[in-house]
Amino acid sequence: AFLPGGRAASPAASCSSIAMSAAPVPTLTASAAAALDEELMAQPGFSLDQLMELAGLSVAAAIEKHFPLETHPRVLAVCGPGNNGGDGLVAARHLTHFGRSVTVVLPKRNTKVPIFSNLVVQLGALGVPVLEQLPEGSELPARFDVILDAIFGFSFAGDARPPFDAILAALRDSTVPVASVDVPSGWDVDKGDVRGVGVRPAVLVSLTAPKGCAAGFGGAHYLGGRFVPPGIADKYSLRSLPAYPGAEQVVRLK
Ligand SMILES: NC(=O)C1=CN([C@@H]2O[C@H](COP(=O)(O)OP(=O)(O)OC[C@H]3O[C@@H](n4cnc5c(N)ncnc54)[C@H](OP(=O)(O)O)[C@@H]3O)[C@@H](O)[C@H]2O)[C@H](O)CC1
Ligand SMILES: [K+]
Repeated sequence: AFLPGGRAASPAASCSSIAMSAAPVPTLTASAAAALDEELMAQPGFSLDQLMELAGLSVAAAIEKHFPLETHPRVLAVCGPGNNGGDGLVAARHLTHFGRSVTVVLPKRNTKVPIFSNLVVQLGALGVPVLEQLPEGSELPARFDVILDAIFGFSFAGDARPPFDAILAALRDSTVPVASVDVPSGWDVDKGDVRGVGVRPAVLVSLTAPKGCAAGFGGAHYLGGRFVPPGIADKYSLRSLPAYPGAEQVVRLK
């Protein structure tokens, strides 16, 4: 059972950070995910910075669990213009502190919200390169061991516009394993990769709760974003999500 206080629901869940649940997991539609997000900020009074920091930390924790530092030291974090991209910038900072060599691609800077420029300054202070363009697709396998897809999350709709259309195509064709934040970029949030143009991640880190598109995802699936209070979990029927063991920021779903 979902226990926001952090206690594990069963001995099986408490003994391992990669405990997996056999029960079907509840999902959120794109509109419910956006409403829940608003509600977290309105009622419990979370700031966007708080949620993004915890979301990005979860993503970094999942990468840390799934891709050993020894074999996957070089991370390319591709970040979009919205909050999914912000999660990617936060994850890039944590991964750098975890000892990875991180490069960020940020094609479209969000100048409307100060959080984003602060995150870029923080990355600069750590010596993380922030590029405007994706390196040539053919260069990716020689330069990077894992790609973090933080391009689009639950507010993506329609066909990807330039320059993101070409970036999605390059990541889709790449042999470098991709880890997607919340939603595999280019996928319909509720229906999945119905257009056949999205990234093909090896790992998905769902935040708060999986979105509908996760039903068609066959790779390693983690849940992060450990900030949902019980009232909101009840309202969105999320109580049956598995518990986070101990102090873990992620729990593996599949
Ligand atoms: N509670 C939580 O789980 C939290 C999740 N977080 C993360 O936030 C994202 C959702 O963030 P949001 O800013 O609402 O949206 P996105 O990042 O998905 O995308 C918005 C930007 O994408 C552009 N966009 C949309 N569609 C297209 C398209 N077809 N082509 C190009 N660009 C597109 C959009 O541009 P507009 O011009 O349309 O405005 C936006 O710039 C969620 O998934 C989580 O990752 C939070 O970090 C905290 C809490
Ligand atoms: K994404």
